[in-house]
Amino acid sequence: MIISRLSQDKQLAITLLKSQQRYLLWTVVLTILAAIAELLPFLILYKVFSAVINYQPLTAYYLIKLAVAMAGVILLRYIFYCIAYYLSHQAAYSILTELRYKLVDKLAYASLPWLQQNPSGKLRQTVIQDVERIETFVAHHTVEGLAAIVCPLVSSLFLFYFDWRLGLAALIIAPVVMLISNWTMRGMSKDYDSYMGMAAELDSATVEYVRNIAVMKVFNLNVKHFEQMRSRLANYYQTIQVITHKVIGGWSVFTSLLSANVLFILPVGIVLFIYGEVKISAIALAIMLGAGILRPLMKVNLLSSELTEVLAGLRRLMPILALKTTNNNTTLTLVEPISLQLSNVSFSYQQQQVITDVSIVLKPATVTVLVGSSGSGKSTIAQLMAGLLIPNKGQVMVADVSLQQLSDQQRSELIGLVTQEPFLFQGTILDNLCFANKDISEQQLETAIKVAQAESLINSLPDGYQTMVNEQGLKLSGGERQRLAIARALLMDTQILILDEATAFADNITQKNFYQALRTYYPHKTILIIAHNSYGAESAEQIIIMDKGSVQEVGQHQQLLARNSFYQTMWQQQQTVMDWSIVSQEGKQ
Ligand SMILES: Nc1ncnc2c1ncn2[C@@H]1O[C@H](COP(=O)(O)OP(=O)(O)OP(=O)(O)O)[C@@H](O)[C@H]1O
Repeated sequence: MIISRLSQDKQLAITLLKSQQRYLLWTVVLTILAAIAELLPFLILYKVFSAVINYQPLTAYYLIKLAVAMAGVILLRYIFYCIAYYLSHQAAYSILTELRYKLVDKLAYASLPWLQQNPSGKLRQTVIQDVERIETFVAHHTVEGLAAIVCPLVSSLFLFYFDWRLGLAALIIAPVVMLISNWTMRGMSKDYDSYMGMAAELDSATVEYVRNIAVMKVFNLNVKHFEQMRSRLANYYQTIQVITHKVIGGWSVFTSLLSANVLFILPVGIVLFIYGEVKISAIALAIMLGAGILRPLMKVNLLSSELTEVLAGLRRLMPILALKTTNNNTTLTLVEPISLQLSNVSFSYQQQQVITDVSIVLKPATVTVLVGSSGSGKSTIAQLMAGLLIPNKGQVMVADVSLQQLSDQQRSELIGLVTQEPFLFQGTILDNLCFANKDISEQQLETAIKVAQAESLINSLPDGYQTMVNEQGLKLSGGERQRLAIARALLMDTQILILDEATAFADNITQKNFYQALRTYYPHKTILIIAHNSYGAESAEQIIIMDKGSVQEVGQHQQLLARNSFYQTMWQQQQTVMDWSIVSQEGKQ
């Protein structure tokens, strides 16, 4: 009932804390004990002070006893805090691990359009910074925050018990301090949300700026010319200024008033002393305890603004945690041989329709070449066929079953895709090649490398397959990355393979050789080749020409040469380039 009334971020916070309730409960108990132990040295000092004032004889034995007691309570306090911190860290790291596992698992199932709408800077902020903030808060602030509340509470109770008038004098200013604190922090939750949003946008722009720094250098441009970065920096600065102006006045009064209660304790104490109500040692104790009694409120205040940030982070986590993962682990029986078919498919990115009513069939064990002008929708078709994008209209079918009915596992075992900009992970070449299929023979590896035209690359590397590749394959050229990505896809041994401009690295002869080798070594594969040219397309079972998101024409090489002007022009231009290269080769000889 109570939980249902709480906002979703708070519910999530409770769920996370509940998972570690055993550790956290002990953290609370030990922190309370440590806070009580913190009061004890003052009581010991009070005893000594009273004895001195009352001219009591202080024997060496008595003093040693007090010193040992003092050392004992300090040690006890240290032990309580140590164990409390240990437990709070255990709880925090368990929450961090559990949460990060959940988030990366969810992200693995996120659709491509969702990922494109959520820039990597924003996701990084959530998965790294927001989760880390929760971890820091739980690890440190369960102890420190609790101590900041319990210590003044214990001291106040003791002071009231000791002499209620001194207790009142120590706390009389507390309501004013709290009012000022609340007034200062009013509406801060919204401000923090906008600050964090701004920080995430700035983060994204910085990532983009750093990634493209080489381009900026080429054009001799600096951050002033990078409009996005400039405007986000300006927004960030403006937000900080607004927050600072809002907070600075109240915050200064708040911090000054935290130790102003001595101004009340002292006069009240003196009056009580004059009337013989309290002893001088009682005033000393009230000042010792009372002077610092409100200072922990500073910590509470800082914590409450940190809590605002943590809750804002939780709100950012929620859309990721709400992503649906496919629980569909069943493997459907598909009737062989398997064809892949787009039936009247249309697709839009946000509002822009880029594919209109496209129907294509990839027959089993055939090669289809897809050509068309830039922006005609070829890559989008590739992603629809690979199940990475979902059509707005129409169906993608494999062996007469909708692709969406297949589990991710079955889909990825059936359809392989090599994109224009393949990604290589940090690790060895072999790790990258066997990334999706660890169970490969030496023979399979050799064949894949040979067909992908990557043999000479591997042979030229000092450590061959064991050569380390940097994150994103930075040490490799684009063409080298593409060859390795093709070999990786071939090793996955999918029945259907889609190559999206994957042979951009190759000259016309290499490209032809590649197509021939694919046919020879993988005769049963159904292959879709997306290309900017038709080198090697002569032997393809079908060639599809795309134009403005629609299929313009389908046919074989000779048919299209006879009737399609786009194909004729492309072919003629290629022939001229071929003649050129043959002439230049002869010239060299
Ligand atoms: N993520 C995206 N968000 C919005 N629009 C997109 C996105 N990706 C592609 N588009 C648009 O969709 C259209 C088709 O793009 P697509 O990449 O499929 O074409 P293409 O034929 O593969 O182009 P190219 O040959 O230059 O690679 C283009 O107008 C492009 O601007």
